Amino acid sequence: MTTIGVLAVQGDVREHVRMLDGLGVRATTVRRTTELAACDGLVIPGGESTTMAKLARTFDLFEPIRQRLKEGMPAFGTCAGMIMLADRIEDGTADQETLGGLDITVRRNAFGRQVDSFEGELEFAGLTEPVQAIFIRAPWVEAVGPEVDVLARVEHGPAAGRIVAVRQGSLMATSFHPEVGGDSRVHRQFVDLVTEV
Ligand SMILES: NC(=O)CC[C@H](N)C(=O)O
Repeated sequence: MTTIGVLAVQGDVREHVRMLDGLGVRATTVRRTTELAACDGLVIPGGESTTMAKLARTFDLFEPIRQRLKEGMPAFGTCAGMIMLADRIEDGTADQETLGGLDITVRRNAFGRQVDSFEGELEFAGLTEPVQAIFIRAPWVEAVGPEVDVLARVEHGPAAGRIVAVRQGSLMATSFHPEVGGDSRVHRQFVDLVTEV
């Protein structure tokens, strides 16, 4: 059975596990390298990316995850998880490390620090009906490399046109939180990606 791990050092781990459980895969939390080794794919949840990066180091997971990503393990990052998978950050703290893998530049807290959270409908590549996207102190994608597919953009308001979901090979990331609420279609895309590999 396909096993998908959720990096469980910080952030909204339970929501992802619940979502994946409903999609016919085995969902496990990942805090140790042995747990990582058992995974066919990895979700990096929302939370706080500087804390998550530091804790991933503390748990000795940082380099092992990087290694697995280099070897082609599929991964899906939401919000802080998107930041973790980005090759470049703007507005990061000076020493903020990322796992990298996605040829994108993200801007943290891009919608303004005072804009805590908001939601809106978005067209999402591969889905016929729009998704209800929940943004919580979210990043956006400032720039993408040539290998990156844009899956969704903000549709209305001052941030209209900003990229908020991407895919590059076996890596996916969203600025918003598809794990919150009952719509599992974005997770389904990731599960399909993991089972295709
Ligand atoms: N909801 C989230 O994951 C917020 C991300 C957070 N603002 C960060 O920079 O890491």
